[in-house]
Amino acid sequence: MSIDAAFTLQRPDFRLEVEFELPATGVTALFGPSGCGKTTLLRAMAGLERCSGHFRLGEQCWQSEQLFVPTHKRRLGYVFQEASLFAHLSVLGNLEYGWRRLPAALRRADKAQLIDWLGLTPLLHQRATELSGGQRQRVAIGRALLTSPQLLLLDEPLSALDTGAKRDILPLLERLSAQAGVPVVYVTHAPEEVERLADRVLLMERGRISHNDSLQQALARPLSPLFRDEDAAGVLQGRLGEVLADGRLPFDCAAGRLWLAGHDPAGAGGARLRVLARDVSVALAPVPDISVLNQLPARVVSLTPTSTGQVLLMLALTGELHIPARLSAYSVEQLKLMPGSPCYALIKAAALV
Ligand SMILES: Nc1ncnc2c1ncn2[C@@H]1O[C@H](COP(=O)(O)OP(=O)(O)OP(=O)(O)O)[C@@H](O)[C@H]1O
Repeated sequence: MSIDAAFTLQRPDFRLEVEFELPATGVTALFGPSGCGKTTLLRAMAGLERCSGHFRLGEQCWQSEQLFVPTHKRRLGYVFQEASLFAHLSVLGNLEYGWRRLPAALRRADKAQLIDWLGLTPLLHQRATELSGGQRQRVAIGRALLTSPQLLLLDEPLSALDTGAKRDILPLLERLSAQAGVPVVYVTHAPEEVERLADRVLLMERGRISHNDSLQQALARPLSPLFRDEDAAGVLQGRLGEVLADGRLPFDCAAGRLWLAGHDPAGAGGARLRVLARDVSVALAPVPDISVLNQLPARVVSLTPTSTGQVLLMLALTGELHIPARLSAYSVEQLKLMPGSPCYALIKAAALV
């Protein structure tokens, strides 16, 4: 099943013109600079913005040349930057708002389990006006999920929250798509949220989609707009094992086993690991007697000179799995590295996302 969309909208100073297809599973991040049209595109998907074009979700058609299904008839959940809850209702009243209007046959969500998962049980009888920003956002997410949507649209749900509230909600967002069993489109301009949550990335620029990538493909672009602090990063998805007596923690991914040290993990299970270009060195053969724990066979994919006189290498660990390495031009010359060169990636440090 897939999401198939094409929208055109002309405003006095802005034109949205997009066409894309996405798998109707997992989390797609809609990423781009302020004003590029992310919210407008999300609103178009919801039917809140009247564009020309089409929008199909699997077998269902919500918009075509002949048809426009109004927002209230689309089975979707929409969570805004700031949760707009009904002030006169309690938390429970807000949660049940959409639920009550849904025919019983269409109610798929387990209300009690969802309320428990979102940590809302102690707040159920509180008024919406008495909640913190993070609590309000959890109610908004719960309210959206209780309508048993077929598509969840989230517009920068963390942007108005402080660091503590973000930390509480991120683990919930990580499991949101699986929990709801529906695709999620997530607007953000925070690279760290993309790295942590996204399976796919739609990169937007000036009203258009410049790339429709898997997370790995988006991070394999040497000049990816996802790179912050001017350093490139790769994300490895895998599973954490149990910490060993010597303090090492195994992380298994498609490229093999990595060892982490000094981590205090939340527990064994699925995890993502962030590897910064500056923490990766390159050797032509495995290096014995070295403190670096991780040496993985790799192949040079591309070499891009940077403004600081260094070279940014993209290294393929497997077909799709890339990590960046930042080397001096001198080292690249000495090792005679070029696209296709086999090598070893020496990973000095990696952090759990
Ligand atoms: N209701 C509106 N009427 C006219 N122009 C609008 C309207 N809403 C947004 N715009 C303009 O359309 C363009 C795209 O806006 P949009 O809010 O979709 O961008 P965005 O990528 O979501 O930005 P941000 O990250 O800052 O939220 C901008 O130039 C904006 O000023």
